[in-house]
Amino acid sequence: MIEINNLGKYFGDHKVLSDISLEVKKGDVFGIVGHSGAGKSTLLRCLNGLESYSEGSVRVGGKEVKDLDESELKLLRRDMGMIFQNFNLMNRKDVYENILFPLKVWGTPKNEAAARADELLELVGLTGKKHEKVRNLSGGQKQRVGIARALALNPEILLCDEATSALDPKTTISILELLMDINKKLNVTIIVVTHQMEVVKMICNKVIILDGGEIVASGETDKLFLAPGEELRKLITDDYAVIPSGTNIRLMFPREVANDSIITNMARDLDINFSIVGGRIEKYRETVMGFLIINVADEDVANIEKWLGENKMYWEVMKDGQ
Ligand SMILES: Nc1ncnc2c1ncn2[C@@H]1O[C@H](COP(=O)(O)OP(=O)(O)OP(=O)(O)O)[C@@H](O)[C@H]1O
Repeated sequence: MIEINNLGKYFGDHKVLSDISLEVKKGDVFGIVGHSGAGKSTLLRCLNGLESYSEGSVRVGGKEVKDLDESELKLLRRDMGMIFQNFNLMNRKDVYENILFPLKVWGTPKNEAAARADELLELVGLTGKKHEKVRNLSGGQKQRVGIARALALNPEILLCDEATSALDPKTTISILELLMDINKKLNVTIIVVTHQMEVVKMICNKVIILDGGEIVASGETDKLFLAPGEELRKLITDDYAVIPSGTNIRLMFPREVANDSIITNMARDLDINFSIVGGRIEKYRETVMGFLIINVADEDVANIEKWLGENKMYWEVMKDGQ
């Protein structure tokens, strides 16, 4: 659906994207994460032809984006809805008019457009707000209007540029649930640009991490978090905090065992004592993953590692608090 190979992009002499290669398949929720200035928005804009590029290839639906003429670009953008951090809505118009706007631009017959707008209002849960002015809505409601408008022309792809960054945590979750719902019900492929790791964990099945315009990590989200490399660790702040004396082992539970009482089994099988010094359960889309830091006696470490290996666990022995 989207194939990028060795993409390079300059602003003047400044190379802002370097050797980017990735593939997004139909139905993916694909995350692009990284710190400010990493090149996330520029990459997104290369996808819909808002930015040119001088190296490599960006193919969407089999077509090279830089080779498209104006009318082909219009069609490409019709097929890619987009939502933004600051919503980009017409604040003095009502919800209905905002959703109708793209349908009008594309000359959709009036009855058809009205029916489509009603359908979208229902999808995003705003039927009761149809004639409310956008300026009177909450941030979450505004983003729902943004999503409805972005979906008006039945796009195959939805681009989300920091779509939840301006929202509080509870509203963020409700918007992410809506995006998941849309992904599942309508099979819309979603590309999510964000600096919020929680967003990636909750909805993305695949992710790339950008740093200085380069991909420094990529893969399936749960696998990447299960054994985070150095680059991902820099973006995760709180997993490695609790370290008393003794040997600490950080356990990562893969999906097959996350719901089992693995720790109780280990204690029973090995007849050892240990203390749990940190951990939590996290949900990645439908997958539940567990992280646990246990503190063990030095002489038990070898046995524990052997047992963990036999039981298909992922773990690392933490040294000097890291
Ligand atoms: N139009 C432009 N002209 C010149 N430089 C630009 C332009 N747009 C972006 N840049 C530069 O390109 C680099 C990548 O910017 P980009 O906005 O893609 O990063 P980002 O990861 O999306 O950051 P943020 O999260 O802050 O939006 C930055 O160094 C930025 O200053």
